[in-house]
Amino acid sequence: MANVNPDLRKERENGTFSVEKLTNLLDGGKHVTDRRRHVERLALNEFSKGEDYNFMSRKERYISALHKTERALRCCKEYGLTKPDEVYWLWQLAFPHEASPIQLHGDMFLPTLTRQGTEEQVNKYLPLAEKYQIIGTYAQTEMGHGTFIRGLETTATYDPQTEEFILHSPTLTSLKWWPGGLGKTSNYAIVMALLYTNGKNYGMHPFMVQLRSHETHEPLPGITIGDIGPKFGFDTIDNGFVQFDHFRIPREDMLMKYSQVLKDGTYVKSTKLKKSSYGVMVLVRSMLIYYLAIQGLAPACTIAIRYSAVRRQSEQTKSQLEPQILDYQTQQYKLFPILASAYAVLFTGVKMKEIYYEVDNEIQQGHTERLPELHALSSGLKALTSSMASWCIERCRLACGGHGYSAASGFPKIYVAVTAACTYEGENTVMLLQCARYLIKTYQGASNGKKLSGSVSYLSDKVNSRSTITSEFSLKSLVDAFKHRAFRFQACGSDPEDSWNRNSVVLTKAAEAHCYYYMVSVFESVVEAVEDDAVKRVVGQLCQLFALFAIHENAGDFVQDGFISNDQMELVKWKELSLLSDIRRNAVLLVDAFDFHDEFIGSILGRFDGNVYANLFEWAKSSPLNKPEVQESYIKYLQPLLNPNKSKL
Ligand SMILES: CCCCCCCCCCC/C=C/C(=O)SCCNC(=O)CCNC(=O)[C@H](O)C(C)(C)COP(=O)(O)OP(=O)(O)OC[C@H]1O[C@@H](n2cnc3c(N)ncnc32)[C@H](O)[C@@H]1OP(=O)(O)O
Ligand SMILES: Cc1cc2nc3c(=O)[nH]c(=O)nc-3n(C[C@H](O)[C@H](O)[C@H](O)COP(=O)(O)OP(=O)(O)OC[C@H]3O[C@@H](n4cnc5c(N)ncnc54)[C@H](O)[C@@H]3O)c2cc1C
Repeated sequence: MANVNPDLRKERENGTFSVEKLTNLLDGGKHVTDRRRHVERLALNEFSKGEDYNFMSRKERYISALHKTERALRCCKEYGLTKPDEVYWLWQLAFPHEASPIQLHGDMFLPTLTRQGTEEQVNKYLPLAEKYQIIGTYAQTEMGHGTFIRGLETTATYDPQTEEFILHSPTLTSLKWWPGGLGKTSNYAIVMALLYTNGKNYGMHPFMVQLRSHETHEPLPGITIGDIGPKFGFDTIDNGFVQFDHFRIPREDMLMKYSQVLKDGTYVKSTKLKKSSYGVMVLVRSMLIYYLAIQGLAPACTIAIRYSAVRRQSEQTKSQLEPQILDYQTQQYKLFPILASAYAVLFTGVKMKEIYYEVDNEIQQGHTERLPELHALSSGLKALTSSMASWCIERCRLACGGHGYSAASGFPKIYVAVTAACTYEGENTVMLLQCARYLIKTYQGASNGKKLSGSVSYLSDKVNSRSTITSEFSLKSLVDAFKHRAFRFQACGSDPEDSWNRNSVVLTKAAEAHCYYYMVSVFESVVEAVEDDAVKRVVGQLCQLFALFAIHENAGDFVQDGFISNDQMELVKWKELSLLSDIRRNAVLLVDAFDFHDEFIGSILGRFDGNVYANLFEWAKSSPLNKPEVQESYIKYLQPLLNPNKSKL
């Protein structure tokens, strides 16, 4: 590539492995890389030019996103992009770290319709939704309740006289509040409401509800609807509210795959699927982990590591050139464990998607045995990886000094998009407690001799009482360390029924320990399967660093029962630091392997060519605040103070 910053060029000439081979590994094969690049070229043709997001108002961002939505849908149709991955690749360049106003249509509305609707209901609504004559959202959270689903207040009361459900918001706190696209965009919603029939409350059920007129897009009578206002981020999507005033819908619009209300109002439950109406949340949590890697951790460390290779600052040796800040051990200690985490979360996300589709398939065949484990694992991993991603993006920003605080860095947009995942789809604390609840119950089963399988099989294994860690730091010995820690936490957990709250801090840590063990295990199995020796070696170093950093950060968990001795812990700290210098040589190539376009990363600090300063200056000069040279507001407000004799313009 012409005029690449010389420091970056040197980094790329000095690597020890094939970046292309690692990109293929991350994509899942060369054929996937080729296809992804083809789709991305199509997307760049359509979306690479446009107004700078940073200089837009919230309303402009929403309008621009609506326009891009129409263009993206047209592109997908024109180019015949129908596979979810292909649509995703185009969508990510159309909406870099942005949510489209119709995000919930694809992510939750359609999956709920197809998984909770009867064949007739799917046949009626899916064709309209696929042609975007219906644009839907998923309306569950209310102003007063988000976590505690059984506390939701919106009611759907069956009227056998008219064979209708009457949707109503009985209190202010029952207003649906937060659903994405609800404010101005969606004309339908799947509304989660308490089903009442024959005077009895049957709990939360899904209802297909038309919100706005097909002709005018005006809200229908009995519906008050709007945008909830500016948020921490998510500027491009109109998270909204809706209030129902005895709003009637036909009986046929309760999604009735798993339970029905007959014409006379009789309630029929036709499934043994536990919490069947909670299903779509498991889907999104399972999919989120991969996206947290490629939308959060990976772009953030790409920005910070590339910038650290071109930023020279301070003096290490008298009268020498200022060093690249990437050569400071403290900078490596900040960034390389994050780089390792990006790989760890990406590999875990790929595995989680596989497991989700396996279990979802089984459920469609009527086998629901693995659902509790899927719910627990997806809840715990969603919580751990979204917290990890938030923490890591902020640490990357801090590693980039003043320019890291500029919108030109790309960090603000990435951070506010990713950190929302700590809250939506289940607030992280509550998700960890859900995972812990399952672990305690399975551990009790194992203690009574039950043979466990899957991600909890270790609870019925024999665990080593002493670590096998040596100066070789075999990946197996590291996996074993996390297995031991997770086992120990479960063994000292509490009964889900009594003293739950008094143990809940420990229980969240038990869930995190379980998820960390799972992530290190997945990472180790990926490394073992790599065929190319050079790639295997460098990815193996990242796996070691991911594990050793977590052991060092949580040393107490590992030394408390003597599992890791003091001497072994000294070895851990030594190896962790020596890995930093091993990884230093390949750091830029390891982020290049994510194969991000500059347009996706959206960062002047993280440009592939490393030409930061010239582009930063051009970007600043383009700021609207710099035109005209003297702002009218100055003349109006300041000049009278500074030059009282000067007449106003
Ligand atoms: C697809 C691409 C994704 C990438 C991009 C995504 C961008 C998305 C944009 C943002 C969209 C955001 C949308 C939302 O936020 S939608 C709203 C999400 N809300 C929640 O997640 C609410 C969280 N709360 C809950 O889930 C429940 O309240 C909770 C589970 C915490 C408790 O429920 P409940 O009180 O009913 O349950 P109990 O405690 O009485 O019993 C628990 C038992 O139930 C089992 N259980 C719980 N949940 C599930 C489930 N989902 N599936 C299966 N089983 C479940 C649990 O295991 C317990 O079983 P046991 O009794 O056997 O222990
Ligand atoms: C960007 C964004 C997009 C969203 N999109 C949607 C959407 O499209 N559709 C939708 O329906 N919802 C959506 N939501 C809402 C989201 O699902 C809820 O905000 C989330 O479920 C948390 O619930 P809450 O807001 O009631 O928080 P709360 O549950 O009130 O949490 C507040 C605090 O209380 C703590 N807490 C609560 N319960 C417990 C407990 N049992 N034990 C210990 N601590 C507890 C929590 O840990 C947290 O610290 C969105 C939210 C955001 C931020």
